[in-house]
Amino acid sequence: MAKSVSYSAASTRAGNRATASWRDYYELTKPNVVMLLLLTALVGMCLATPGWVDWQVLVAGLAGIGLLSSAAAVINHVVDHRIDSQMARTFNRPVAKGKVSVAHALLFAAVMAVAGYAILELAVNRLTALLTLASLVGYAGIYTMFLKRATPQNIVIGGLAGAAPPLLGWTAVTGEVHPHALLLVLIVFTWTPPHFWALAIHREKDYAKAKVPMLPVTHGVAFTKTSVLLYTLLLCLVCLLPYLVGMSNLIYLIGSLLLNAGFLAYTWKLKFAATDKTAMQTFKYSILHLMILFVVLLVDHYVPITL
Ligand code: HEM
Ligand SMILES: CC(C)=CCC/C(C)=C/CC/C(C)=C/COP(=O)(O)OP(=O)(O)O
Repeated sequence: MAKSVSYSAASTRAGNRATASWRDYYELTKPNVVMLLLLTALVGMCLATPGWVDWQVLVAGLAGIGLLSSAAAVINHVVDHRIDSQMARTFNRPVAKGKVSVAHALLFAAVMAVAGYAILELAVNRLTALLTLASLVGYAGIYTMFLKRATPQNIVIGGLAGAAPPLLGWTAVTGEVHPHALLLVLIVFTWTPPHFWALAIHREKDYAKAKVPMLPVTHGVAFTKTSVLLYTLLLCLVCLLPYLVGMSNLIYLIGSLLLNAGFLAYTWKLKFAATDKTAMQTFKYSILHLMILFVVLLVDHYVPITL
């Protein structure tokens, strides 16, 4: 009951403006998402070289990629504040609620974007700076402004921006695009649909209410569950590639097989034996899955056990 009142952004915007704190600005950056993006970037850096990554490249690369990703997240909050104010999951966000004004949020994003680009351009290399900027445009511009409102394939296409960080980490170290880096991108790209659609199934009514054409809204929950299962099967195959091309070794093979078996079990249950909780459990597992998968890639790189 209280929530439906709070969804009215107009009634709260003016009243709450004075209460903005550093926590609101921190929340705007989607810190947990950016942390995981940075983990994938770090692994891209480490896998790019057999030795240790130069610490200056590591620090500057992660700072630049982190700042541009955070800026993209803030722009997403600004562009989406009307949609966000209509959904139970997001109505309390700082811009949707009016705690941070659009102008202040945009200034915050601009400062981070300029700082992030400058760090990458001056302390890393131009290729990484341009690719990271392209990812920001891909997520904040193409996905958020257009695709999200236009097609249920929004997150499949838009997922490319979120999948870029391993490549960004790799180019930060070598200055070149390498097929192995593209394999890491492919893993995150294939992981994104089951990650997001599991949540979208749980939040289907929210998206329908806000008129966002997410797959469960346009094609129904049953079709989305099938898509989640099929993308997870595809992910299982894609995850074999680093081993098959000789990029990774036994620790990775065993680790990824176990993690993917868990993901398949969740998505199978989601399709054929779901309870009210299964979609959210699958979503939460997806985050753990990607995090551990990239840690396993890292361990495997420094402890290369072969048959
Ligand atoms: C187009 C691609 C993606 C879409 C549409 C998407 C969508 C979402 C949504 C809607 C949430 C819930 C956010 C919330 O309630 O605060 C979420 C959470 C999350 N996503 Fe994604 N995601 C995408 C890609 C990624 C990528 C590439 C990563 C990391 C590599 C990632 C990591 C996370 C994490 C860590 C959370 C949990 C955030 C928290 O608990 O605060 N996502 N995602
Ligand atoms: C520079 C670079 C690497 C940019 C990538 C930036 C980035 C933050 C990618 C993560 C993707 C993500 C959280 C999508 C959710 O958006 P949504 O609008 O569908 O979800 P929401 O409703 O929770 O806001």
